[in-house]
Amino acid sequence: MGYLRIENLSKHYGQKQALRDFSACFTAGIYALLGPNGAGKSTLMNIITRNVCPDSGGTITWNGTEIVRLGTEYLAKIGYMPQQQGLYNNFTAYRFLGYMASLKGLKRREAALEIPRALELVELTDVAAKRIGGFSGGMKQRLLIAQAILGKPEIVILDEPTAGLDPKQRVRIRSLIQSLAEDKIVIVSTHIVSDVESIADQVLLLKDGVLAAQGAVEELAACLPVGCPPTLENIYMQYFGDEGEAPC
Ligand SMILES: Nc1ncnc2c1ncn2[C@@H]1O[C@H](COP(=O)(O)OP(=O)(O)OP(=O)(O)O)[C@@H](O)[C@H]1O
Repeated sequence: MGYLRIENLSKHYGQKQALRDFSACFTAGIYALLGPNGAGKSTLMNIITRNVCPDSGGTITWNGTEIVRLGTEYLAKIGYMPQQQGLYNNFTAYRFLGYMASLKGLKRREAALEIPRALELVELTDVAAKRIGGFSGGMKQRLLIAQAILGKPEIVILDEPTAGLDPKQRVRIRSLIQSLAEDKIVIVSTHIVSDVESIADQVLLLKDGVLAAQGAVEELAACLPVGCPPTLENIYMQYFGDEGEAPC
């Protein structure tokens, strides 16, 4: 299992600085990127997946080699579920995954093994031949996770995988994420604290493009006032609450 190291990464969109001097190192486990709207979560994920170019100066390395030098070898290690996604409503789940597998460059024989494996993992085997247009929001999200894990990527990036889902579906996605992470780096962005509180090995709190804190929930709880319950919600309020909105 490899490691992904990010050092001093920044990103400007015109005058707007979306990410400031971000550094972190990721090994196998679940990393929750937490922060309010506009904190820079998607920007960071888009940079890691090479969909967006960072400002010059920072580096991203995979096992010590700069990812720009690894080229497609690096991209093959990435599974990505973007935040905004169009699904092909007329496609069946199986056909959609077949299409995604071909975009990822999987060989036909490999795809024939990988698609059933991914469908099984996200519990969509029974509806593989059904059109996506008839799927619930939760089923669509699970299908998008399935496409992200085709080809057994070592780094899985999920941008708000529970957006718009009801609590029952959110719990389902949460257990699914947990089952993925045994031998992978899984980076999940969300602003829903309860989605990651019990599953994240590390929480990264992003505020205005700055990594305000990183650690396990228990470690981050050290910042709370004495007597304040050590929950991620309280930690979130401590960092992101408005003035006078102390967590306890
Ligand atoms: N393509 C772009 N052009 C201009 N500004 C952008 C662009 N993408 C992001 N931004 C700005 O950069 C900042 C960070 O945005 P980003 O989407 O990374 O935040 P986020 O934490 O993912 O937010 P959300 O939770 O709403 O998705 C925001 O102020 C956003 O308006």
